[in-house]
Amino acid sequence: MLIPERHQTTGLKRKINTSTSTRKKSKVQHHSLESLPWKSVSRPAETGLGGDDGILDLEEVDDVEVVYEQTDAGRVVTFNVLTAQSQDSEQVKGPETSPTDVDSPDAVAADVEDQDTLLIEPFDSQTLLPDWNSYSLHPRLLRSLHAKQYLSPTPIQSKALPFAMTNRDVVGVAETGSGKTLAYGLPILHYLLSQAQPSRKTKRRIRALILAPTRELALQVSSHLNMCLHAAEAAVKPEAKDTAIPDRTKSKKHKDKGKETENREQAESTLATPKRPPLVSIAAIVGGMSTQKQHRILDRGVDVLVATPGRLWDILEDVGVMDDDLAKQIKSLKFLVLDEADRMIEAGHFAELEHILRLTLRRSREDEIEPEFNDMGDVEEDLVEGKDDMQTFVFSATLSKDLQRNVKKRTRPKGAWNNKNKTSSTLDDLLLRLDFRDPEPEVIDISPEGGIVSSLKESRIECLSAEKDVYLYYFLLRYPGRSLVFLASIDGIRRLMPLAELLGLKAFPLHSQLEQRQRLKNLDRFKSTPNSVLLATDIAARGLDIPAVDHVIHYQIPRTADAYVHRNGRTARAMRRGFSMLMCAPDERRVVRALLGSLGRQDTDIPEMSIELSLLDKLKARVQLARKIDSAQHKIKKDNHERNWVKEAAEAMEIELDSDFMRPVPLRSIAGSEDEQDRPTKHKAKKQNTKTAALKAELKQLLSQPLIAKGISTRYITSGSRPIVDDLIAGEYHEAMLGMKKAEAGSDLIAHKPKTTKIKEELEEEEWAGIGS
Ligand SMILES: Nc1ncnc2c1ncn2[C@@H]1O[C@H](COP(=O)(O)OP(=O)(O)OP(=O)(O)O)[C@@H](O)[C@H]1O
Repeated sequence: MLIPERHQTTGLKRKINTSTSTRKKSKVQHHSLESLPWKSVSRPAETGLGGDDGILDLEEVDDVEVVYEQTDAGRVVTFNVLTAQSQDSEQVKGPETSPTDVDSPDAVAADVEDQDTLLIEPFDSQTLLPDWNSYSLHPRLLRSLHAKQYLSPTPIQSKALPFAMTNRDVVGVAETGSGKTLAYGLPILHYLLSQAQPSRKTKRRIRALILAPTRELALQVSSHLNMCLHAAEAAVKPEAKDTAIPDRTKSKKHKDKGKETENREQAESTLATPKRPPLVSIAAIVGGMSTQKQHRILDRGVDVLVATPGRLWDILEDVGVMDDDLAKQIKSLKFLVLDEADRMIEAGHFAELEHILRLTLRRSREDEIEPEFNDMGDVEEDLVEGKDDMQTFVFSATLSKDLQRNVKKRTRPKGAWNNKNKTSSTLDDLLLRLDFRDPEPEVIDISPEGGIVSSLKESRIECLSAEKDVYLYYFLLRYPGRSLVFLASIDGIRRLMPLAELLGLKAFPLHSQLEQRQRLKNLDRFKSTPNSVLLATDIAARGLDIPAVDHVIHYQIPRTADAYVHRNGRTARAMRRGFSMLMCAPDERRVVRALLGSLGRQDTDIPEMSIELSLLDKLKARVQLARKIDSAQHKIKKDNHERNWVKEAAEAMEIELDSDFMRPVPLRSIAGSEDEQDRPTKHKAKKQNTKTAALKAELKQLLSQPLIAKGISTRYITSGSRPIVDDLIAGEYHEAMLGMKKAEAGSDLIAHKPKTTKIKEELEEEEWAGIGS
């Protein structure tokens, strides 16, 4: 029997599988749902729970007996967790005993049993992965790398691993999408796997803390590291899986009943084999997650915690009281990682980050701090001081050269923590406050000149701000693919979304005012929809590893040179090709120049895109119509909202509204004899609706018309100034734009021609006009 339950606050869905098995079981009574051994459920697409259900996570618990008791205090419900008696008694005692659950949405446990299988299966890493051989990685990791076909380390991985694997601190700077996560992740997992205690009896302590600036990045990092533990199992055990979960459709066809029973018994015994705690558990704690869930993660114990500084600090200092146990765990870390460190300062996490980092200081450094500044709340006197062997990894695609030099030279001012400006505001300050244990942290900078990845093609379009919608629409139609469009504000996204919808584009928004699960859902939809558009603010600029983003479009220019580099980094990842387009209005040109200047480049280094102007005009008509519809719809919504508000307010105050307010439309008003202004609201609304419907029909008609470039004859395909017959035969014709060849965005660029002085002067004037306007 299944008892489904929905946790509204968390977007978490759970089901309790009550036991029907006749095996001899022992019972452990639980009084709260929270203490049950929940485990995350994978949601394959075929179950219909593939993520489009708006649920952040799905959890289930097996073998639970739900008992209702009538007591003096009323009806009480308790839960008996049934456990096979043969099972290791450790399994039912506490947090560690829960089967394979690491309580992360994507957490997949690497249990001891799998570990055994993995080690028994022959795997010749010398032959299969010669390029990874010199790092002596744990066999489980090697298998995963092979399963993922990561046949050789990326440059940042091959440079960082020798240091990171030998207790050194590493500051790594490498281009976007170059595999930095595994550059620090592999050494951590290697260490933890090598130290793993299969029959541990105590709660695990956090040994690696990875801080990331955004929720999405934190979840992605935890998922990426979990993949590293899990990929090997998937590759090694397909037959084992077949046995464990018998395919009922296949067994129906099975003629030999005896054989089927044997198979099933074998499978059941495999299923009944007790699952043991994971060797290494990785979990993420981010904003938007329910407090119960994050407490459960921490109560159970986790080896690798990936967190956003804001949320971690919230938990550490819940209602002003320090969580001593968690603080102690952070004080005894073996690994501290700052991923996208520079972004963490931009994201306004500086204070929280600073507080967390302070916990990782060694006593010798702590003593340098003024007593009042050292007051971290109710921290016990006997706190474990920051461990001497902690390794620190700082990774980003953009870290200033000055900063790298400072870290290398250790020119940290003595008593940096005692700075009277207690909250410093730059990354330099932050890094100088890190207590690297390594006297000389290894700084590896292999970022490309100007921050631009070699497999990326850049371009720009110069147009007026008001024309950006049309140019964007042109681009999206002309170059189908997955396009990530960056805007400077949430309002901009809210304005573009309905336009995109009306024009038939598959667009999804991503910004900080969306609920967490909505953000993840939109990301998932973008990932799984070919030819889709993600309209995003800069929360999507850093670290997100969305596979196959074909184009990055800077609809509004980035605020900083780093933002330009990181936004571009969402495409052209892992040596794939990518394309970026900067839309630059006259009043933005100056900023763009300065921005590129700080990367040692000129705006003229970026070629312009060629545009088929005859098509652009046709698209203009569509966009204008869509805007009209949008503003009409907006007006209807606004009127309805106001009417409802007045109605609700009147009801609340028990006032009767004037009957005209909701009066049915009188005939004479329909006939048009009444003054427009005096007509009842309902009639106005009806009129607006009709107008909008007419506009929509007009747009529908426009959208259905083929877009034909100038000089194309559709009647005589061999004639016209641009005969299209050859393209049609070769199958190279553009499906949405007749007369255009199918092409990649990067193939339509115009090489820069130096401008004559006269044109230059005109442009300068236009710029100033732009600023004025
Ligand atoms: N050795 C490898 N071989 C092939 N692909 C790899 C390897 N290591 C990582 N990858 C893949 O490269 C992609 C980018 O990795 P990752 O997200 O770690 O990049 P990053 O450098 O952190 O990027 P960003 O700076 O944008 O955060 C991922 O999809 C990852 O799976």
